[in-house]
Amino acid sequence: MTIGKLRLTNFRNYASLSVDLSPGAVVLTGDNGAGKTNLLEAISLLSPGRGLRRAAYAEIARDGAAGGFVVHAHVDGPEGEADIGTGAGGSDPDAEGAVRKVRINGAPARSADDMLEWLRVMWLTPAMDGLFTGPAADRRRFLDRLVLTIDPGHGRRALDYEKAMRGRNRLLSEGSRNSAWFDAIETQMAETGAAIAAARFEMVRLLKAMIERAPDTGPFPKADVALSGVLEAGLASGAAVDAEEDFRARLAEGRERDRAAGRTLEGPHRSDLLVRHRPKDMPAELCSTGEQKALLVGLVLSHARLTGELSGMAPILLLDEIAAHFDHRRRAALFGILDDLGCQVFMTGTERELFAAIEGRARFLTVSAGAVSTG
Ligand SMILES: Nc1ncnc2c1ncn2[C@@H]1O[C@H](COP(=O)(O)OP(=O)(O)OP(=O)(O)O)[C@@H](O)[C@H]1O
Repeated sequence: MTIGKLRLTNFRNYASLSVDLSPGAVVLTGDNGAGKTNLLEAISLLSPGRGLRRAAYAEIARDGAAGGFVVHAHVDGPEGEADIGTGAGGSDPDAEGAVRKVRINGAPARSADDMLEWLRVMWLTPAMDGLFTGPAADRRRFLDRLVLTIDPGHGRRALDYEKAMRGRNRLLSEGSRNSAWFDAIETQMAETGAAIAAARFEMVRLLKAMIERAPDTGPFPKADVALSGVLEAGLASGAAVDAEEDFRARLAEGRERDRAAGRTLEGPHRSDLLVRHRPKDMPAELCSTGEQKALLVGLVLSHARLTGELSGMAPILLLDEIAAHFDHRRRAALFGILDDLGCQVFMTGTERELFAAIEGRARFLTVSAGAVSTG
């Protein structure tokens, strides 16, 4: 799948932009603050969620533009061509909320998930550099994004679980002992929670298998991936447990403990993605900064291969300031793997020389103060 044309209106430092794109590598170069990451952020909003910065929509609208922002793309997907438009912010009452309007071929989409029929977008940004050492919530979000690009129903499950858990947490913090309410909410949490754990478990299983049979990944070390969490442990044990029923029982048993804490202490909202550097047999968080970056890039590349195989759609990759992290040898390896994957990949950097190895086979765009020119 490919974005052929991108149009932005009042998107951060872009008042109005219309740019023709091409399959394969697209390189965006320009000074600091020119608008390179903003452009990647716009593309990231062509998938469900809040995009690669997780910004409030009102913050994205250019200088607080009253009409909000619009991102519009003409895409070429497995089902043919489509026009996808999305926007929010400004004076829109939903500006601060999670609601974003999406139109596909001019018709309002049922939900942002509908964009996944056309595009699967995955990204790596400098903000993810501390993924292995930072909070588990960031790794869960990363993992859920990996799942979502392969299993479009995952976003809905996560929202339903969050909603039910907020309800249970409210009861807990109020000190409620209304068993009927707890029973009803815990049934919903068990259903959605077990489905979330199963989807994550399946993702990790597929990713492990892909890493296992991947060709030599050059300077990007192979990773061992696993999950921690009460539900995941049951799935990993291989025992024939009914994860939903097991989780429902755990929630009911944990009411006193959770009431004391004022919140739900067990469930997929506490799980973690565990990553190890396989050649060194070392937890990722103990590896050097460069090794962590190489591991993360390797994971995303394996996942891109997996997405392509399973969905029939090579995903779109957004690699923000990745090239600058690597030496000449690693950059050449990265470009080679990206070529093999056949993804449309957007890469940013302040210096064009970083991409010298792909001069002639990438589209180069120069970004300057919210404008984009070719060459
Ligand atoms: N809502 C907004 N309205 C107008 N300008 C904005 C808005 N949000 C951000 N900006 C501007 O966008 C610019 C940042 O662009 P961006 O982060 O894309 O830069 P970049 O080219 O990736 O730079 P770097 O190389 O430093 O990462 C800043 O000048 C910032 O002031």
